[in-house]
Amino acid sequence: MRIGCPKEIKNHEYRVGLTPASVREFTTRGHEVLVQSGAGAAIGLHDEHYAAAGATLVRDAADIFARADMVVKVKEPQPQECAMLREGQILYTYLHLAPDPEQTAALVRSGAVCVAYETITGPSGGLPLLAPMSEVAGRMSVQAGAAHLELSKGGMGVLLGGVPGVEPAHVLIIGAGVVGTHALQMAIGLGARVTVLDKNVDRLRQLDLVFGNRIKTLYSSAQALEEKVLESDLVIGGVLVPGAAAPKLVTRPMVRCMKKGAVLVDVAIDQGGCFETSKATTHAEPTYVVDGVVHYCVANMPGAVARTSTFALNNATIGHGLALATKGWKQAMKEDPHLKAGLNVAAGKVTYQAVARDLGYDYVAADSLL
Ligand SMILES: NC(=O)C1=CN([C@@H]2O[C@H](COP(=O)(O)OP(=O)(O)OC[C@H]3O[C@@H](n4cnc5c(N)ncnc54)[C@H](O)[C@@H]3O)[C@@H](O)[C@H]2O)C=CC1
Ligand SMILES: CC(=O)C(=O)O
Ligand SMILES: [Mg+2]
Repeated sequence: MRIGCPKEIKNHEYRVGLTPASVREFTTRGHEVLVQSGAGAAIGLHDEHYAAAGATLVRDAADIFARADMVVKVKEPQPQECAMLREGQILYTYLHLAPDPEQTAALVRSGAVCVAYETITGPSGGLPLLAPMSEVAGRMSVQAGAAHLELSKGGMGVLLGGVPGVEPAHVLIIGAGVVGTHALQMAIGLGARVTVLDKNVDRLRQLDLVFGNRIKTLYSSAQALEEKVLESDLVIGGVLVPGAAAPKLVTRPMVRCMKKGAVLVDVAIDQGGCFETSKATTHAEPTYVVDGVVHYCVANMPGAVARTSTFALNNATIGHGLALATKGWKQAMKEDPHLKAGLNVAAGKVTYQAVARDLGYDYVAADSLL
């Protein structure tokens, strides 16, 4: 198969879909790999490294989209990329379709086979191609929150860990999954007082066993949320209903009653966000203020630490990428239900139930296309 890896074009996105090591995995199995010149340059992955791994360097993204049987990316295709997709071509990347009707319509129109990293499941549960980026974003959420609590960034001027004789900040983490767990590790490491909320009491039990009384865990009822949001200095949103638009758990009236200069970090923004007042921002302009509360809603947080993120992502994506290239998408998905769970759009149909429901498409089961 001919695999193509274009340079990412989203704002301040320096990750790359394939590392030279991943290219080598494809080329040693007889596949051809096209990489856009300069795709990894910002993170020290240079054209000569790709050439040494057996890739052909190509100047324009348009050439890659025109020639590749499978396009491997990081972020959801931007409008000019959607326009270059064609019928039957495999797109293997993050998609986050539920909050993005324009992208979904473009992918449906394209007739391409669109496999979303974030809905591929794992044999022991979870979402193994989302997990590494959630680890990165969870850890970053505390760094971003701590920085924006500084007065010069619009925050209330509070140090997360306090100092001897002055109490530490209150951090509330909504969602005790991968983002939540990595956020809480950083927050307790910095000495903050941390409360974690989830609907899944088993997750809270597991965290309690590991972290004991260094954290408080709470069942995520509307009442608990409201009480905790009001006393918090930093609130981190890391909830997920796989593939679906995020539930709006923190309402505008709650935000209005929060402390002035408090900070919200909505990591779940790529699925539409879990604060009613959230709208996606970019690394160039990461925050805005509503009712005196700083909102950080960057939809590609791991792009800021693109070198770490690219290696972590490739570790998780290479296995299924090789299966798609070697077996073709239909056979690979017939053999592996976890990979099949990644199929969101194919042949002009929406094949992921939560996306079809949230955006009003007829749902067509992936099985009927294999
Ligand atoms: N902004 C960015 O750059 C990035 C965003 N993300 C996003 O972060 C979000 C979280 O991802 P993960 O931690 O990997 O998911 P996860 O599936 O590991 O954890 C999500 C948690 O949310 C909980 N949850 C669901 N509904 C809830 C509710 N009503 N109240 C409280 N908890 C609830 C679930 O029980 C689960 O424990 C996803 O939307 C993901 O796409 C991930 C990486 C980067
Ligand atoms: C998961 C995601 O949206 C990201 O890594 O950018
Ligand atoms: Mg999007």
